[in-house]
Amino acid sequence: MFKPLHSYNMKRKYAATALLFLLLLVIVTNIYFIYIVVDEKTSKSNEPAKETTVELDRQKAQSAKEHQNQNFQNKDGHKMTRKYYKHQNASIIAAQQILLLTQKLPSHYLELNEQHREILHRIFYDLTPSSELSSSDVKQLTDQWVTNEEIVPESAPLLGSVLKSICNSKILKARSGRGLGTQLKILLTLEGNMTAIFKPQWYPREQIIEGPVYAGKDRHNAEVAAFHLGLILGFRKIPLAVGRKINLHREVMPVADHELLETFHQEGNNTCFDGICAYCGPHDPICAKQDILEGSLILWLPNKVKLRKIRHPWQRVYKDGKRAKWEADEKFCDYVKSQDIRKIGGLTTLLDLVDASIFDFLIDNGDRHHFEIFEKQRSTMIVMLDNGKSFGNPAIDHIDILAPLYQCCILRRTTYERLLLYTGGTLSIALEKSLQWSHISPVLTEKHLLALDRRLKIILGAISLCLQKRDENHLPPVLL
Ligand SMILES: Nc1ncnc2c1ncn2[C@@H]1O[C@H](COP(=O)(O)OP(=O)(O)OP(=O)(O)O)[C@@H](O)[C@H]1O
Ligand SMILES: [Mn+2]
Repeated sequence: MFKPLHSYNMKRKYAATALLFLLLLVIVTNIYFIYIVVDEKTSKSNEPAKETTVELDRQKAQSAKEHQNQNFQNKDGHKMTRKYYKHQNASIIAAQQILLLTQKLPSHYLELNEQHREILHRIFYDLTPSSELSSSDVKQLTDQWVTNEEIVPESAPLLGSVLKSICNSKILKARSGRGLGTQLKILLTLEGNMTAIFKPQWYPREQIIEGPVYAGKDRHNAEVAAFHLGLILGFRKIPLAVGRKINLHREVMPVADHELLETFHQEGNNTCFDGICAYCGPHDPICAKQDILEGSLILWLPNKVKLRKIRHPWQRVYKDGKRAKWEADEKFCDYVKSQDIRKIGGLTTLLDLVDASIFDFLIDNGDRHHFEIFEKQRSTMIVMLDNGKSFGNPAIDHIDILAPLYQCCILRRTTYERLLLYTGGTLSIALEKSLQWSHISPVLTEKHLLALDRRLKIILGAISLCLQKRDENHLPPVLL
């Protein structure tokens, strides 16, 4: 018996609908996570993102509204509710769009720009030690340098001499950095009434820090590299940082206070100490090679400056499987504009946060949970303090660090122009050269240096995305 023709047609229709449904399901469940693992063999010529493979974290790009509340008590004992979001669709979609545009950058974003030579020449001139300075001169000069707009001026011919002097100055007192952040550090008083933080070396240069962007301990060399990169890019809002090898037995123990000294002990031939901090303890001492411990010295800001700590609007939630609002909501910048930022410096603060996000993306610092500004002064400048969690993994680009840039789509023209000076692979060369003066040179491995050139292209991809979006939607300009 033949079945009637319409019954066949019906079956075909059902089959086609089922197939379509299956196809849709596959597409929806294949939205990719943002970690970009780059082929470690990236060549010196630094081919654009061709070699970039995108590693997927299977997540559905679901509604940004999906969240859960968690109640907690803040430091003052007030009951607070924080919303955690399950998905990070805004970050994922933006990262995909940015990567696409990074592969199609216009030629002036890729070619070498000769104009960088002039600026670098001046910076290298400043970095060259020229005269012997007394410690009190150094203190006076570095205090004078700090204004409401910067920590080191664009022209600082004595910078190299100052850095050298900080490296050589005598340590008069050593205290635990108790109450100063969570990581192990020593607070040093140097001759000339200078104060500096000492962050010790935990890792060899080539060690890759695996895990989330904020994983691991502080990297002492990251502080030094960040300071130098700040000079090159015109972000002169970073406290002076130098590498220094310290003899614990001779230079620290005799001047350490009781509390710090009690945490010192010997492990074989090596002098070790536990320090005093949130994560410090006998389970995790830091050990010198015999008596010599490498670290970075970060010069304390002048006494006239008091810092005010403010929660970063694009702060991470530091909890597995939980996301912040900014990761879920592509319109998060509108929220920031209407809330937090107005109480500080408005647009200036937003532009500072965008600058900081560009800088942090380059150095791979995903741990800027707070930012600090000068209190009781009319300045709203964001001080780029604490760059220790940077340069962890040269093979990964955490594009979501750029969220302030691609969500607000505004950028200082001066920052844009500075970035364009270092296209064509010159950023890595510039930083490598400027770090040659460091006392702990080589400060960064070649892989970390090359990552800068790759990340610069991704920043230009993000800027391209903003320019494109603004054009399409007839919005105000990106560059301010
Ligand atoms: N150069 C400096 N001048 C003035 N204050 C400083 C300086 N460096 C650090 N501080 C103060 O000490 C605090 C802790 O320093 P830092 O952020 O480097 O430590 P941390 O252990 O990494 O902190 P966290 O665990 O919060 O990330 C800063 O928030 C700042 O208030
Ligand atoms: Mn920190």
